[in-house]
Amino acid sequence: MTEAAISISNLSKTYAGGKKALDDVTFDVKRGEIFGLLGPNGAGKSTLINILSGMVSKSGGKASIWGFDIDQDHRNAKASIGIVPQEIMFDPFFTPSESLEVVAGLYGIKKADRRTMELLRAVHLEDKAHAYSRTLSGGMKRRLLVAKAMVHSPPILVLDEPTAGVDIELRQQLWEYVQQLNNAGVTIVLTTHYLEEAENLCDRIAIINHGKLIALKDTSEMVEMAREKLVELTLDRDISEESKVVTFAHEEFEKAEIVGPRTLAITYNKDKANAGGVMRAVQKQGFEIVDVTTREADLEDVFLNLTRAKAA
Ligand SMILES: Nc1ncnc2c1ncn2[C@@H]1O[C@H](COP(=O)(O)OP(=O)(O)OP(=O)(O)O)[C@@H](O)[C@H]1O
Repeated sequence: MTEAAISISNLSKTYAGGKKALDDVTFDVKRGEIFGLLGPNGAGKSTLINILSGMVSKSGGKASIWGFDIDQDHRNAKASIGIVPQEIMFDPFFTPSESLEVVAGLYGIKKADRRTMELLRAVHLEDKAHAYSRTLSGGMKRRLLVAKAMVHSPPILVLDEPTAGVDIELRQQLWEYVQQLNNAGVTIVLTTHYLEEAENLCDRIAIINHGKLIALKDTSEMVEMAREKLVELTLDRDISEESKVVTFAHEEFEKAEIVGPRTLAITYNKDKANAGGVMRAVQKQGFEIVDVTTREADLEDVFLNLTRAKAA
């Protein structure tokens, strides 16, 4: 199948108060992939997901889910996606088993075709099947939300910040289940603040900031962008203002910054330079180096660089 799982083109949203939450966003999510949607708070991630789920109306552009246009073929589009919302909303008087049965009823799934216990088992809530929802822990409630989103067996599962407030062990279990679903062919879209999670789980990562798509790459390429290395040198005497520009400009350096009276932070590309070369270049200017620290850039640096660069 060549058609995208989700296709978004020129999608825009301006809220009633005039806030532009999405600004001409275009991208596809491929069938079968795990796609990460990353961005700082208020970037527009939830708005995008809420448009797909039909909870927010778009101001412009188009979106289709599993080939179904969200305006023209709303029912099929909705049936093709399961959404785990960011906020936990529950009827406290239903048990997990009843909650899933109610959702199955809403989707018109016949009793014989329902998978209530199978889903509860998958999210490790089998033993809580008949407990009141209000007695579940935060992590359990979140896992129940995942089960609810999968009741109608959609080909796409969207998780909006699914691990916020979930402890490490439960997070691990949740990801194992998500991975199992993906292995079984379910396309996964997730938003997360945990870059490490995105790095480990996602095939591709999109970064949005201020409502605009600023990067979309294979995860490995995104990580490749973290080729920068940082070396911080403490020198034997104060560095004058003028020497910042004149003395430390060097073709091998991406950036040289004075971060303290005697401390110089130099960023370089691992493909073009090494720490030894950086230190020699500084020593050539007549400084003694009294201390050195180095640090590898990671996905977080890439993310910060991208979001900072476009923030201006
Ligand atoms: N109903 C609304 N009315 C007006 N403005 C809104 C509404 N919902 C969201 N916004 C604004 O739109 C922008 C995008 O919000 P959105 O919730 O989509 O971001 P987000 O990336 O999901 O952030 P977070 O990670 O904090 O959930 C923000 O500036 C937000 O304040």
